[in-house]
Amino acid sequence: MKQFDKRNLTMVMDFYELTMSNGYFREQDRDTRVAFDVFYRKNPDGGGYSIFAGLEQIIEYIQDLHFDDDDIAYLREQKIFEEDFLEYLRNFRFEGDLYAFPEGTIMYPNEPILTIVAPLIDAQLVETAVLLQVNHQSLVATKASRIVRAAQGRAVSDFGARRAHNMDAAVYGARAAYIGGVNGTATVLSGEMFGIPVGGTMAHSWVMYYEDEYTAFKKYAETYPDGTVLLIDTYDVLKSGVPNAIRIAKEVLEPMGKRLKGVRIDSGDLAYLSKKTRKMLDEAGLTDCQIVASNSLDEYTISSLIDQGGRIDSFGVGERLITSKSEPVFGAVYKISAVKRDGVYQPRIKVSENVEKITNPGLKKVYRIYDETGKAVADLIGKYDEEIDLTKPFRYVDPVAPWRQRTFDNCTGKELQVPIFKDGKLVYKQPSLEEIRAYVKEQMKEEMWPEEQRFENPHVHYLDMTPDYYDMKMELLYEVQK
Ligand SMILES: Nc1ncnc2c1ncn2[C@@H]1O[C@H](COP(=O)(O)OP(=O)(O)OP(=O)(O)O)[C@@H](O)[C@H]1O
Ligand SMILES: O=P(O)(O)OC[C@H]1O[C@H](OP(=O)(O)OP(=O)(O)O)[C@H](O)[C@@H]1O
Ligand SMILES: O=C(O)c1cccnc1
Repeated sequence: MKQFDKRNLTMVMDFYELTMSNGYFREQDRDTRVAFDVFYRKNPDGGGYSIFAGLEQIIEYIQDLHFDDDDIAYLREQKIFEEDFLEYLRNFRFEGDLYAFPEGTIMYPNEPILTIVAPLIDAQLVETAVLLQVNHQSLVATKASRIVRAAQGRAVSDFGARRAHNMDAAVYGARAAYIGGVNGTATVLSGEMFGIPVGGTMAHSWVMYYEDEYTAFKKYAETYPDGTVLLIDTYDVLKSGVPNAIRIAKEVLEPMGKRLKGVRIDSGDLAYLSKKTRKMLDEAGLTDCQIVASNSLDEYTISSLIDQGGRIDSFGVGERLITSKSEPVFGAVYKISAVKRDGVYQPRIKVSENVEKITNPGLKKVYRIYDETGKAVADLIGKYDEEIDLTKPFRYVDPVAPWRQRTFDNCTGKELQVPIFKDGKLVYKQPSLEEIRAYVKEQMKEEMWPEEQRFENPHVHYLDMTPDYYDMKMELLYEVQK
């Protein structure tokens, strides 16, 4: 196995997870069971949905969670933890339950996408790592999905590693981008680790190393006659790059019985240059030669290039994908929702002036509700032990307009969270990356309304509540205010 994913990442946690855990340990509260929910409040870029990603790395983190001798020694040096707590950490293993949406599930704001029901310290210690995985990979997967949609069926490759916020962001960002729908990556380790198709073209350095563009193209074509993609913008796309590419196709590749696969344009007006390039290639009989475009692209520039009639067959997308530049923070949070006292989970709520920020209390289940055609019409939160019978009209509460009498008629429902860990044991069979990616595609095609996929003012997916759950939340809010 690669050293890269064999690091002990246990200590990737905020210090307060440890100070609180020590406090709970001292209070003899460590065996109290609690529930925490992960949810987020807003889709990036004003979008109508997000894609849940990062679960596999959360599973790996939790399975490997252990403090080694160096970690314990370092914590001892902080001089605030006593030996009995350090000894407890020395033997610590995660013993809780974890439920989550399967990776690749389309998700919406304010619903619990991942829930931990565990002894207090177990639930607290994993907060940082759980959030950072969800926040990073969901962000990039969601951005990738937007970029892929903008490309309207044209291929998109991840070119982002060099602009990523360090190694993990490059390697796991490529994984997330693949989940979101890109066709491949230039990041070799991501190909090796996850089986993502790797590929690429050439850098300007290749063209600049040789004394002239023609020689550079010729050397490349002779080495890779089956997959030559020439970078044509080093000197002048239309006066030099395209004419040299055509000469290579005729003088070098054709005698070998090969065709020129493509050209890449990486600067200038990509719409204008691609149209001119297409015309010149077609006139030379190279109608099958593809045009690749790159240079600070994202869903907005790609949409614009297509609107302008740009003749581009595929896009290489780097910095704005791997950093999700236009909206670089996903903002998922980890909030306590219940504490078990005398055998019963008591709901906990966080009140806020801002209605959106009031948390959803208690142990709960979340369902996706489908109409007769299989389209997802809403998500529904109910109490965890509630029977949801959709065989007859089912009354639900829209928390935005609770006075309205609404029912789901002729609908079916699917529980969204599945068990991942039970008492610290992995009980989930993890899908392959290809399966996760296919699941995203299928939901977008079959289940999600096109209206939710609009870039501007997308339809807001409903998050409804069962009447019992809504009443419980309202009562709790009322009690807390008293
Ligand atoms: N026709 C077009 N419509 C909209 N945006 C475009 C068009 N052509 C290129 N762009 C975008 O405009 C930006 C141009 O950026 P920039 O000025 O850095 O590129 P450049 O002029 O090619 O210079 P460089 O060689 O330094 O990359 C890029 O984000 C590119 O994707
Ligand atoms: O613009 P992005 O979306 O981030 O795509 C990746 C960029 O990385 C490369 O440029 P760079 O100047 O680093 O190297 P080069 O000499 O190969 O062009 C490539 O040519 C793209 O422009
Ligand atoms: O293969 C390419 O063309 C490539 C890869 C990474 C970054 N820029 C370009």
